[in-house]
Amino acid sequence: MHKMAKVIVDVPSRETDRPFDYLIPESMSGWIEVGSRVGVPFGRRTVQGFVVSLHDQLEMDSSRMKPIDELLDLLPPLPSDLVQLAAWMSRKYACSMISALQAMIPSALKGKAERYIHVADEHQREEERTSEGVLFNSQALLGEAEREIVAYINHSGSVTMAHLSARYPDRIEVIKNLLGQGILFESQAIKDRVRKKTVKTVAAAVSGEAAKEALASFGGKARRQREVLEFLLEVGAPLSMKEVLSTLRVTAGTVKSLADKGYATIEDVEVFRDPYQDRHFKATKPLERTPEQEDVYRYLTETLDDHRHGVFLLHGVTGSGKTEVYLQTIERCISLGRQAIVLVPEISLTPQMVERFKGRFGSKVAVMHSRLSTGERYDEWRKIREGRVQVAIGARSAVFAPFADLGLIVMDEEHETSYKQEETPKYHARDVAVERARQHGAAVILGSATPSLESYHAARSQSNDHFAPMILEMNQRPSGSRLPGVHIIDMREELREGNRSMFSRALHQGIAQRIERGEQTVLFLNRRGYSTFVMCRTCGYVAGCPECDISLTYHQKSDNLRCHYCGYATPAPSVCPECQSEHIRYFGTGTQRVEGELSKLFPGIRVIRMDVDTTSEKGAHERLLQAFRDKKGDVLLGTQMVAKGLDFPDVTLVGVIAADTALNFPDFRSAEKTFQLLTQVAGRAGRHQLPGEVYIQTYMPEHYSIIHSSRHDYHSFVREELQHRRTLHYPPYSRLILVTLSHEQLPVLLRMAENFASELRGRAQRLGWYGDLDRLTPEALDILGPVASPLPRIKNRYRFQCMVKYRGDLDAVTLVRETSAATMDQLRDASLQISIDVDPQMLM
Ligand SMILES: Nc1ncnc2c1ncn2[C@@H]1O[C@H](COP(=O)(O)OP(=O)(O)OP(=O)(O)O)[C@@H](O)[C@H]1O
Ligand SMILES: [Zn+2]
Ligand SMILES: [Zn+2]
Repeated sequence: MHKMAKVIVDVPSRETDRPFDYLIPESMSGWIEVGSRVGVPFGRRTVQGFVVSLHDQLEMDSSRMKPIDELLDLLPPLPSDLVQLAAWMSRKYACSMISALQAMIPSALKGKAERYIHVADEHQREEERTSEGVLFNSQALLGEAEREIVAYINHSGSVTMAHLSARYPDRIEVIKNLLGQGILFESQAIKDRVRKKTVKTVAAAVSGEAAKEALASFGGKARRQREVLEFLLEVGAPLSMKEVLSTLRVTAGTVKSLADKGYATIEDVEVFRDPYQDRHFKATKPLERTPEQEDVYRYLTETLDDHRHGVFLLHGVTGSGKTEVYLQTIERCISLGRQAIVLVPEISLTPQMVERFKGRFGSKVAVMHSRLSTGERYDEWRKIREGRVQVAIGARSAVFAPFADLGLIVMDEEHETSYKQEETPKYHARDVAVERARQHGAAVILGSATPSLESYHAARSQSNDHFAPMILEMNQRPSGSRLPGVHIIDMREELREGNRSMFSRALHQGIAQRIERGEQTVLFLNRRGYSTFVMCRTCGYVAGCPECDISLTYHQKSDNLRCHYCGYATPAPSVCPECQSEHIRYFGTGTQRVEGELSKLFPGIRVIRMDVDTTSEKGAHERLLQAFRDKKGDVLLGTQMVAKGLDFPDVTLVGVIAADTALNFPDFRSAEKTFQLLTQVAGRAGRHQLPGEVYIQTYMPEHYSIIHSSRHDYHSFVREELQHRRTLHYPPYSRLILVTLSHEQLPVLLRMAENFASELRGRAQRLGWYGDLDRLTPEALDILGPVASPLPRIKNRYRFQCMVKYRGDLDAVTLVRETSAATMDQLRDASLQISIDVDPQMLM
């Protein structure tokens, strides 16, 4: 018998980031498990928590311990392997246990304490004893208003304070009075944000002889009840109340009378909200594998069949049939009685993608993405937890899908930076996927046409401490179509020849040709570097956020300026606030400018524009793509959104307006990102019968990322890029930890940041770790900074950062975590915040 549980409580602070001990009441002892969600008293509140371990022995005197208040679910929301995974995340990413646990459950289960009102026991008993409408012995002292309230609560069992005050808005004083006298009392309990959805069902409660007797017993007056019973007997299965009422045109009262006589039962049955219930997915069958696919498939299924843990890096050129391999491997996994998770970047979780999985696996698939309502997401999650589906497809957080016997995790486009969560817990879904697969003895497929340097290097050198995948390659397209021809266009040359347009002559001609032939063009604009600020052409004033040191972005739809970091918004000015000049220009979003230019150059051209502005409405993304597929557009123009996963037969031209905008970004990964993006975009052309062409416009035509991507030459790019990384000691030749300190006052922050950095250096020195990465030792650690962050002020808080760069088997995360805790303890400044980002993707 378990007597005590250790519970992680939902109180986000450094001091509470440890398990607390609670007694397990006898009534719960058979039900509580590791991973159970409970309501526990904490200080003077009731808070939600998760059980992380169970114990038969008490560690202290039971009189000093409090019991668990309530058990919130019959089936624990977290299987115990996820609780272990949370502990792993907390160590690896220096995050609190509660933040890791919360990341694993749907937001519907982030319950908050609610105040409930009850009638005190002794007053309830009094009612039972007399049962003549006399409520309790002290009733003589109560007025009618009081009696009514007490009777109401007694009738409902308990009600929330919010409910009560809404029902009796003018009797708050009366309620307070009853509470003061102890006739009513208050308790707290956790209330979920979303309820399970139920429908009322009706079924016959009699059969055989009893049914005949029942039918005979109805006189002429109860003719309707008789009809209902006949109908229920005929169907022989529970029906929804709605259906009974509409088919027989009877009232709910009729059905209820039937139930009151004991001839029928009415029940609330749980149902699942299904976001795809109105959609029909055309069923597909596995395609016959190409020889390349066959090789890959064999490796994968051997691992699956042996129930082994294995990580595979599937490097396949665009259109080489990676998705088909995923589908067939998943099928094998399911046939072995295990489950599979498919991770895709949020941006490519398009209806097309969902269709491919639903088409193959039908109702075995749960889909989890951010455009679902909280209730829908909760229900998709429950299908997974209750074992009703075998496949989960979703963005980053789907890596936590609570399957019992996970056999396979697929991560498509594994190089995508969106797999790293930028908020706490700052985890990378790739590392979490590998760890989960290790727990389950499962296989992992990391798929990409342009694998990240981290994964590729780990596979080649087999030196990564966390994972060392096996590389599987696919270089052919099953359709037999060739990779498109890519032309690099030097925009400096265009300018020299007198072309000031944003379109080169070649791209211009290419678009004209496609319009003529009735083929389609995809135009891609890298949004990074094209942000839309407002500038005064007279004095050079740029509108900036008053709280964050960055320029505001113009939004045409709402005609206002917004800060992308803090949400600050202000109407767009018509005159310059500095010099009163009217020459203040809004540079519309990059895509809007291109659209304008296109219609000037090609009168009558049909442009479908896809960017943040045109896809913010629900379903807009889907509508635009469908319109393009139906050939209602000559050109699909967009940002990152058009780069991924799209497959249109008539697209024969892809144009990249400015390839190098990302190259100027102060980020050591900018060459890698540019290469990946160009390769992805180019992969959209000529995927079917018609051959494709790609034009890449650039001001840096000699840059290696552009040259190699134009030749579809991943390996040469990687070779060159790895050399740079090695020289500068960047990942994968080192690991990084970014520590950001923020505070409202700049001078205070400066002092604290210095303080932190020197404490960190001192500790590293004492461990003998600190030094220069240029020294040829297998282990080394260096600390850069503190310096002002690239975004030096956000939401009125100043920001300074330190970068820890290290290699070898050092536990630098613990070092940073302990130093940060020590600094907080020592400085005791409520305004100071220290955030730790392990393996950062964004260096802002
Ligand atoms: N074995 C096969 N036989 C015939 N056609 C195939 C086969 N495998 C895949 N295809 C087809 O080839 C095309 C590309 O396949 P798929 O989308 O799976 O490639 P991918 O590598 O995932 O592409 P991307 O890199 O663009 O995501 C699709 O139209 C698909 O139906
Ligand atoms: Zn001005
Ligand atoms: Zn701001």
